Amino acid sequence: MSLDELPHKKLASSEGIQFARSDSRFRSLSPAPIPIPTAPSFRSLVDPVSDERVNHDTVTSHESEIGSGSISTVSSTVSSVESEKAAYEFLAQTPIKSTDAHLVEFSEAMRTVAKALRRVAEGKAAAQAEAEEWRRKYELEMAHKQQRKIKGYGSCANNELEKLASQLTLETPASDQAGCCGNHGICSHEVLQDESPGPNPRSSHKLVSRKASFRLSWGCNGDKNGQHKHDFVSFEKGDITTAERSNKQILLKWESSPQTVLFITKPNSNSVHVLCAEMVRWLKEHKKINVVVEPRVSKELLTEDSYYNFIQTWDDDEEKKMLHTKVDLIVTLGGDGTVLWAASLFKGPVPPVVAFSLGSLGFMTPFPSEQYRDCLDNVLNGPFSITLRNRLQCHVIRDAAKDELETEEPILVLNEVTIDRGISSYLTYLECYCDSSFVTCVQGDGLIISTTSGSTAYSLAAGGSMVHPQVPGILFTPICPHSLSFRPLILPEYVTLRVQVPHNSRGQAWASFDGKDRKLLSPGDALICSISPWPVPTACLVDSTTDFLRSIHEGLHWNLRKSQSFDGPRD
Ligand SMILES: NC(=O)c1ccc[n+]([C@@H]2O[C@H](COP(=O)([O-])OP(=O)(O)OC[C@H]3O[C@@H](n4cnc5c(N)ncnc54)[C@H](O)[C@@H]3O)[C@@H](O)[C@H]2O)c1
Ligand SMILES: Nc1ncnc2c1ncn2[C@@H]1O[C@H](COP(=O)(O)OP(=O)(O)OP(=O)(O)O)[C@@H](O)[C@H]1O
Repeated sequence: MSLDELPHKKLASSEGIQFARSDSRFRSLSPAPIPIPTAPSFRSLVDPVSDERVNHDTVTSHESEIGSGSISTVSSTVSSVESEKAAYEFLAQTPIKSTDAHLVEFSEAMRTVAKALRRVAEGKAAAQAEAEEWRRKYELEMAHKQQRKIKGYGSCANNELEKLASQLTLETPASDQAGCCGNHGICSHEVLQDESPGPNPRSSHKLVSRKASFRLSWGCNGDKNGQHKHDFVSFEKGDITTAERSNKQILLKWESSPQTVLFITKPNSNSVHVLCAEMVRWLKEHKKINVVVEPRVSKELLTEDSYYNFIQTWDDDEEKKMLHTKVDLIVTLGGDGTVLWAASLFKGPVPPVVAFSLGSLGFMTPFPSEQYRDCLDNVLNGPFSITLRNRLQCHVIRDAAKDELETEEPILVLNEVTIDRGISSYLTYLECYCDSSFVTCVQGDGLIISTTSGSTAYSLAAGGSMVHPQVPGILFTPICPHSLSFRPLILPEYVTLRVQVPHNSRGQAWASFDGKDRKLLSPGDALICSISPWPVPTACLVDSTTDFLRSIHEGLHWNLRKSQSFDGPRD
């Protein structure tokens, strides 16, 4: 039998090469005699015609063995050793080495091509997002210009422009808010009406339309003297000094009496329902306040007693959108989830929130429900401290969206937006940019982009720091990152963050907003977040800092430890 007729001779592919080699190693480790010598398979590795370097002696000895058909331990071992030697000699020769080298070169080239393709895809996504942001900036600028023009003609509103202004995220409202109510502080007419989103305020049969005005001023160390805010940085005489801190206590003082209170209550709770009915009655009888409740609560109260005929509610989304133009104060009865729910009803400005605690933790609910009369008295008379809680405005931009019109409505969150892997078993793979700078790639269970108010919620559970709610910042907290060095970050409040699911991500990701409204993010989709110009003003029981510290002590039992005993040495 000639070598070329042997069964393995056609194994000339790279797969064949690997198979033949491992076959040889396996054989050399085997203690038992091998009935059919495998050396011919090595022979088959090279072209029998062109290769001149084959060891013919070795091959001949195998040929004779096969020809005799005898299986002798000695002869097979000897021939095996010889054939193995031949094989190793053979392997050391250049054709195989060069085949290996070519394969390595080829796979490296493929990797380079894949990298280049990915960079192109990323570049395209980044350019799209950047173009999108510039367009927004341009439109915001135009909107402000138009608004200024319109105000000059004595009109306060313009539907389209207001809608635009409410959707744009990249800039905070103009700081020169000296207007109808004087030159200092912030006037509610401007915050709550002039820049309101949606259509013009219009009268509604269901809801009262007059709104109380108030003024915000910056207090000093809790001193309620109405001291005004000065420039944060002064350049006098060429020296840079920080003249005033930005996060002074903020006081709210009514300029006319509040008339309308909106109640937002936790559902499915009898104690909340009973308290709500009692508070509504008290406000009506003792304070002559108009009360607005959610449609569900309206039904419940009316079913119970026709006495509650005076309460108002809304019928449709259009009326709901106009709530901020009618409501002076929001009262929430429940836990933190109820405050989040109340905030989510307002896509633009939010009236001050007085949160009564009827939940288990109550980080944002400082008012004790048992003392509601005193608490409401104080708030309705004013002045009272508020915490201005920033919200994040989040836009989902789909890869398939051809232009801005196809992007989805922005979502405002008070706590955080979470991007996680949902039910996917793959690591989330997220590319993160801050303005136009690359931040990092998240590989892990996900990422939390949190406000400072949300710093004590999910972000805290994922290892983020607790931050006072009036610190102007955005928290960037990974969830179970698969990297030892991925520590949480806190970024300044003026940045815009973009989280992109890259095209080469193995799986999809899910975004959820204050723990609700999950949205699927497919490869190529992006989420853009920046601080919204519409914060949630929450009334403080004492002041912002005292309330925050009380919450971390009483709610989270922060750093609670038994004190060490000190009984002193014996005299
Ligand atoms: N592992 C976690 O800690 C985890 C997981 C998912 C969601 N959450 C949080 O739950 C929030 C939704 O709240 P919910 O009441 O609708 O859901 P829920 O009923 O599941 O309550 C979540 C818990 O988080 C607390 N909480 C909410 N906001 C807080 C805040 N700003 N500071 C401190 N604690 C806060 C609530 O008091 C409640 O005890 C999400 O925004 C998210 O922050 C936390
Ligand atoms: N007015 C509302 N309508 C619909 N859902 C609401 C409303 N208020 C609260 N919720 C939801 O009810 C759930 C529970 O509310 P909340 O967190 O206030 O109560 P809790 O769980 O008793 O308080 P805590 O979280 O402090 O224990 C939350 O998921 C919240 O989103």
